[in-house]
Amino acid sequence: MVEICALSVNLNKVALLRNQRDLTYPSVPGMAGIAIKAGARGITVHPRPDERHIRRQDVRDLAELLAQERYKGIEFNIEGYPSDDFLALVAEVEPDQVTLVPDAPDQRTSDHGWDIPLHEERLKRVIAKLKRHGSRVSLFIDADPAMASAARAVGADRVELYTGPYHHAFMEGRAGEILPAYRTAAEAALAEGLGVNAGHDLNLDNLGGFLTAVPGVAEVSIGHALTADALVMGMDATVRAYVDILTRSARAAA
Ligand SMILES: CC(=O)[C@@H](O)[C@H](O)COP(=O)(O)O
Ligand SMILES: NCC(=O)COP(=O)(O)O
Repeated sequence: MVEICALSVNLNKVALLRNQRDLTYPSVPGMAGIAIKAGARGITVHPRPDERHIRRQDVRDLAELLAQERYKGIEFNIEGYPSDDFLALVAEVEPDQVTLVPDAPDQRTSDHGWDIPLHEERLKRVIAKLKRHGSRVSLFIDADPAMASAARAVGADRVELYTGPYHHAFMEGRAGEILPAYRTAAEAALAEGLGVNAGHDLNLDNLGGFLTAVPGVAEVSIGHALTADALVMGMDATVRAYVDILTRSARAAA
């Protein structure tokens, strides 16, 4: 059976648009429902301390939605820096996956992976607690095989490869120069028994090339470009377009 990489739709930018008025639309849970019906196998949110987009209540509302029997098997992935507030929110909803990201509170967006050895003891403690509460734990890392090995040592289940640099190289016609590093990092993670996720600035143009070059990616989380595409094509057609790429990539690799 062909393993198709799962699409987890990041709803940060739906929430960002909603927050511009004291209104309830575009609806975060509503967009989640459309995305899932169109073939998304997960929903991702990244609640930031300033609640610039995803609010704490969005996390609670999505957890309640995805607990419904009709969404059995759809994964909830919460990303963020392991602050006390973030960990308290995660403990409330106990998502399927927590992706720990080394972002400062005022960071405009995520733009680097963990230096795991520098934070080894704290990551070990946090990861052990999250796993005790039943969440799979993924660490956001750069395309560095050493970080893949370090992730195993602190108890992570997966790594998420930060694909921002891939996007920029792709835009400059240099994808071939950078993809070997992602392949090596993915292979190192798989050799450690870790799952491999990927995300940040993936889009309809660069996704296929990444999956062709990098083996064993279990999940891609995509939000910014996907939301922009949905403004043009609608959420249903957009998710179907991304899922089609994932399906074609899996069949080509089989
Ligand atoms: C970790 C990562 O690359 C994304 O998950 C992150 O959610 C992007 O955050 P913004 O949507 O706030 O840019
Ligand atoms: N982890 C990546 C993610 O959830 C979405 O990143 P982006 O597609 O908004 O850049």
